Amino acid sequence: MAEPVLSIRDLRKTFGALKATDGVSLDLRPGEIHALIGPNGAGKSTLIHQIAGSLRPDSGSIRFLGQDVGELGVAARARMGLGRSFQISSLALEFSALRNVMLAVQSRQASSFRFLKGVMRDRSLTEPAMAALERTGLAPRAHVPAAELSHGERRQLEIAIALALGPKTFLLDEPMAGMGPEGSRALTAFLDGLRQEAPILLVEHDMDAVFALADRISVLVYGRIIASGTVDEIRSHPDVRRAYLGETA
Ligand SMILES: Nc1ncnc2c1ncn2[C@@H]1O[C@H](COP(=O)(O)OP(=O)(O)OP(=O)(O)O)[C@@H](O)[C@H]1O
Repeated sequence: MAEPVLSIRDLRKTFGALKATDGVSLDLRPGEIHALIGPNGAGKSTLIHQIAGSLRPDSGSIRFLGQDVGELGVAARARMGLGRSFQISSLALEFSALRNVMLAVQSRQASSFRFLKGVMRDRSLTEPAMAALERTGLAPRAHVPAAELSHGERRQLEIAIALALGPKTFLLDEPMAGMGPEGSRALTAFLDGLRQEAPILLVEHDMDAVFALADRISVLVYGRIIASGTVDEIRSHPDVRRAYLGETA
C-alpha cells in the first residue's frame, strides 16, 4: 500500500474537561477521499484545525509528506501543500472572484510587492487564477464581486482558491453546506476527479455525497474514531448505525 500523505497518531485536545480530540489516529493515502463523519460536536472541525495548524494539539503527532509538522504554523503548512478550503469570512468580499484567486496565487509567488493595477495585468497571476475558476465552474462569474456571489458560488470560490495554491492534500470542511441539490451534485462530480490530483480529507454531513465519494470513512463520536472502513463496512456497522446513522433514519 502506498505511503500515507498525511498521518495522524494519537492526537489529543481538551477544552477544559471536554475531550474534543481523544486519541485520534488516521491516514490519508495518495488518490483517496477519506471522509470524516460524526454527529454535531463530535470534534471534526477541531481535528481539521489541528491538522491545518490553526489549533495546537495537547499531544500526538501529525506527519505530512513524511515530515512532522507539529511545530509549523498555518502558513508554513500551506506552503508545503496542505490545502484547506477557505472559510467564507476569509474572502475579500469587495474584490471580484478572479482577484480573490489571484491574491492566493500571488501569496504563493516569491515577489508579492506589486501594485494592484499591475497585478491585474500580470498573466502569471491571471492565467492560473482563471484556470482554477474554470475548473470549479466559476469562470463565467470571474468578474463579479465576491459579495454578489451566491452561497454556493462562494463555496466554489473557496475551492478555486485552495486549488490555485497547488495543494498536495485537501482538507475540506463541509464543502456541500448550504448548497442546493444541483450544486451538491456538481461539486460531488468535481471532487470525484480531484482525488487523483491530491487526496482529500472530507468532513461532510451530506451522506449522499459521502457515500458517493469516499474510498474510506472514519466515524468520529465524542472525539474518538469508533469505526473506520469502506462505505459498505460503515453502512452496515452496528455501532455506527446506532451512534450516527440511526440518528437521521
Ligand atoms: N475553542 C473552543 N473552546 C471550547 N470548546 C470548543 C472549542 N472549539 C470547539 N469546542 C467544543 O468541542 C467540541 C467539538 O466541536 P467541533 O466544532 O470540532 O465539532 P464538529 O464535529 O465539527 O461539529 P459540527 O458537525 O456541528 O460542525 C464541541 O463540544 C464544541 O463545543
